[in-house]
Amino acid sequence: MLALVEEEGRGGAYNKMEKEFNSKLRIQSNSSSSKNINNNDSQRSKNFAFRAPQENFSIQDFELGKIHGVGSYSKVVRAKKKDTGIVYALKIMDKEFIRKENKTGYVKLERIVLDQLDHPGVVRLFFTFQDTFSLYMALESCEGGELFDQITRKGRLSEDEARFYAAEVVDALEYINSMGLIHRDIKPENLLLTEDGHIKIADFGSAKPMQDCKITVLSNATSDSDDEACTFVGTAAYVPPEVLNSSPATFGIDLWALGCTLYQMLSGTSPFKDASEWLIFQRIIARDIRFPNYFSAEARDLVDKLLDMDPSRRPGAGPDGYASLKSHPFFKGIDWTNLRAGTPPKLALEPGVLSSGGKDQDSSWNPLHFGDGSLQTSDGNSAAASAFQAGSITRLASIDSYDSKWQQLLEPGESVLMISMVKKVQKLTSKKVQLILTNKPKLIYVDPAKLVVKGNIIWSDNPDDLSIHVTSPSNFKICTPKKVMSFEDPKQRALQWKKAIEALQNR
Ligand SMILES: Nc1ncnc2c1ncn2[C@@H]1O[C@H](COP(=O)(O)OP(=O)(O)OP(=O)(O)O)[C@@H](O)[C@H]1O
Repeated sequence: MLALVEEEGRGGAYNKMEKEFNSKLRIQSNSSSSKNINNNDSQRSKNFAFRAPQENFSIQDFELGKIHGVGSYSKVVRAKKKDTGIVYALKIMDKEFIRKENKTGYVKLERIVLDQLDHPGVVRLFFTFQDTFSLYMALESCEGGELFDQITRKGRLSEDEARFYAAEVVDALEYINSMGLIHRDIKPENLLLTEDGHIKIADFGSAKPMQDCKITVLSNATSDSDDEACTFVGTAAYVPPEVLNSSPATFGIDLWALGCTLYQMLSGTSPFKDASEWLIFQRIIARDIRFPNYFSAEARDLVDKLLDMDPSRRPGAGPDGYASLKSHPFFKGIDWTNLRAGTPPKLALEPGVLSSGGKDQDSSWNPLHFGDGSLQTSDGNSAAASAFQAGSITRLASIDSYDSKWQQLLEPGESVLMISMVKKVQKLTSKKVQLILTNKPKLIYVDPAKLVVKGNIIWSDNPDDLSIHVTSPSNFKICTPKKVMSFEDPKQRALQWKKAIEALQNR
């Protein structure tokens, strides 16, 4: 597969994927009521067969807004279609990066799975398009952000709040599992919130179709290459013991992750938190859980049962399906038939933001555009443009420059290449700072509340004078001859930081 992708070069893999989709869908349309669809009219058959069609749009058709989030192989940006005014969350993936990181199967899988899922608790895919460098998925925009941020901003959630979110996750998971799919990456970062605060499950790149799967999945659309390579799929802190023991995957994987997520909502941290992945795994295998004494008996019992070492004993995994989970005393009072009509918990807003969503930021949307190499800025900003050409990592990271709030800290013509809210860890304390890498190049950390630069790390292209050492998915050290600074990125982008800085040193 990889050899084939290499031969085809940039964009070839995705074009091939679309061809495969088409041929598969032609088979479907021949055997269904679509006889009047001309097989030669590929665009029409595409549009007919996919619920979310592949369109011929370009990035210039959208006004880009704030960055919703950054994943391991994508950036998700708020984007308003200029002609319709409809706002989407545009998931942007760099083709070269996906090919190099061998993530083609994930992208195919997510595209085809999201196309076929239809549930109010699952993020909706509306259409896709592509250009020379990037693939784009136009998703329903979840303006309330991640559940992860709600937990962080509130410290921890009340039992009523946690019950509301957990019930909506259970309802969506019941649907996903009933379609014969295991999500495999349930965690607060992948549980998004609508503007009014309802849950939408996102990120289906790690999903696993089971034997009786009701979703049409192409054989090479899979996240299983990591299974074969003996690396686990998912996120360390939410992985169940059976995955670490290489036992066959079951729906119990999602139930364990639900247990971890409920614990995190109620306590503020995941149950198996530790300094490294290895230590986390030791805790999981030893089932080393400590319950805070403020958990109610019902909450404690439900988490305890979901975190059963035997996946078949977790509530929801038995012969009566999700009925035993939904009838657990923790969910007493939940109206499962009218769930989405319930009033969601009040959203805690980002510090410094006066109202929710990205609407207020529309007027300050950065006019920088990208796609197809025809990068333009309204002011002919060539510095930003050259940053895009400095390699795929840098180009991917460059999308962060859309958050205009940070521009006031930069010089004219300077643009942000990568940015994260991280913890600057010192011996006894740790402080939240915004770490920013610019195209100057410049590496600074900023007090996010006061918008004041707290440190400027002296840049050097020479790795002897500036180097990044990754110690875990979240932790990295920035080393200069005079200082070693330790950072923790809660979104586990330590390696991305290293790659972005090194890409710039080697530009
Ligand atoms: N539809 C959406 N609306 C709003 N924000 C979104 C949406 N989809 C994704 N995001 C944000 O973007 C982030 C990255 O998206 P996603 O998890 O799909 O990317 P990924 O590259 O698949 O990431 P991962 O590293 O988790 O596999 C999410 O954690 C979330 O903050």
